[in-house]
Parts: sequence; structure tokens; C-alpha cells
Amino acid sequence: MSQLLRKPNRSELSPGVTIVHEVTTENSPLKYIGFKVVDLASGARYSEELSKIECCIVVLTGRINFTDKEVAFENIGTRDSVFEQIPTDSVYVSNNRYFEVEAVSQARVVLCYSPSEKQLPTRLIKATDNMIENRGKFNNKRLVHNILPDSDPSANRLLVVEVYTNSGNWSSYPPHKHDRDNLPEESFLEETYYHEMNPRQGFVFQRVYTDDRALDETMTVENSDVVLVPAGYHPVGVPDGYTSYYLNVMAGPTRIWKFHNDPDHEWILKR
Ligand SMILES: O=C(O)C[C@@H](O)[C@H](O)C(=O)CO
Repeated sequence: MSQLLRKPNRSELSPGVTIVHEVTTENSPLKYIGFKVVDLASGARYSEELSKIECCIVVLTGRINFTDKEVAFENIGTRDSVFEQIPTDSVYVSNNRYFEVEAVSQARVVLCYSPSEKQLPTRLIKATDNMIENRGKFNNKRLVHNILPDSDPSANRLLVVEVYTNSGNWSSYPPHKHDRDNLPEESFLEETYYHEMNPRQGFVFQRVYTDDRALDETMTVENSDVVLVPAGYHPVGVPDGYTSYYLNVMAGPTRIWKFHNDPDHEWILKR
């Protein structure tokens, strides 16, 4: 099994609270990203005392209430399936703060973490705040919901985006990377992919590779899998008949997404 591919590994934390994925800087090659997927039964609560990490809570599906003991947001979340293809609500919580989420309905939340020292205000990122983009042409079409892009100063390190790729199309393509801290040409950002497919028995292929091929893995990715991208190019190919969804978290020393296309395949953009 690839070191970069994580299958869901469900474990019940407390009644109604199931951890589906837990990627940490200790159990992965990543230094800047932590990642949790949490399933909540209606009425269940999950809380955390953040230390030197910031967190973006994405209400992937279902509805939740949020509090950090100072501010509260009620009944947030917009969809029962990511394949409704509408943006959702998220909450940014800074380091050294407490938060609690309570499921109003059955819900799946994603917790995206990165090391952080400077406190920032808790912020509700409403679905309507998401900047929506249609990218690409030919068989490279995808729909992007920008949850926490680098143009939004709400976070210290985290960048969060969700992407839909049509059946028979490619995304994160032509292959690009962001693994050199060499601005203004390229930024160093690690990345995680949380994948879903519609219908759910679908699969996609994701390749993660570097120029020297010291890293070169091609993975078959199924519903609810996570792919880690510590470095390298990371294209995704979607078979005919299936729609792909993924949630990306990126973080690194500087909060700028400046990528470098694989020169061998950059011609694809010039058609
Ligand atoms: O436009 C896309 O295909 C999405 C990707 O850019 C994805 O968010 C990513 O690879 C970020 O580096």
C-alpha cells in the first residue's frame, strides 16, 4: 500500500462521534498540515482545545452549531451531499482557542489544521463567501469553490479549496507542483486531498511524482480516501461515468499559492 494513500479508518471517539481520518505531523510525512474527518450523529458534540495550531472547520455535509465560547454560529452547513455541487459553510478558528461543534443533523465535518502562533479572529466563512471558478477546457474541466484562498487574510497558513471534476476529465492538470520555497517563482506548500466520487463505487487515479522520479506513485483512489502530497506534481484523472469531488488543504512557510507546471506537459494549456 502506498505511503501517500489513506483509507478511511473509522474509530468511535464517543457516542455519536466517529473519527474517519486522522492525519497528523507525527503519523505522516507532512510538517504543515493536520487533517481530520469526523462523522457526527444528530445531537453529538465534538470539542477541541487548540494549542499552537489553527483550524478550518468545513461542514462537508449536514448542519452543525459552533461555539468558541465567545462567538457562536447556529445551524451552519448547506448540503446533504457534496454532489449537490453548492458551496458550504466553514469556520476559521485560531491557535490557542477552544471550539465545540454540535450536530443539528447527521453531519460530516473536516478539520484542517496548520501550525500557527499569531491569534486571529474566529470567522464564519459563509457558503456565499466562496469564490466560484470554472477552470479548464476540453477534457480538463473542473468547478472550484475557494473556501480560504490566499487572497483572504483570515488565516495564518491554511489554504482550503474544493474541486469537482467532470466524468472523463482531469484536474490538477496539466501537472503542477509547489514544493520549492522560491518566491516569486514557486511557493512551498504541502497538500492533502480528501476524495469522494459519485456514484460512490467510482474511483479516480492520482499520480504524485517529482522531476527526478525519486517520488513517483500512481494511486487508485476510492470514496472517502485521503492522498498526501508532501512534494511533487499531483494530477487527478477521472474515469467516464463518475464525478470526482475533492477537498484540498495546503499549507507551508508562506501563505501564497504559486505553482510550477511540469514543462513536459505545459503545452496542453496552449491549445
Ligand atoms: O484547478 C485544479 O485543478 C485544482 C487544483 O489546482 C488543486 O486545488 C491543486 O492541486 C492545488 O495545488
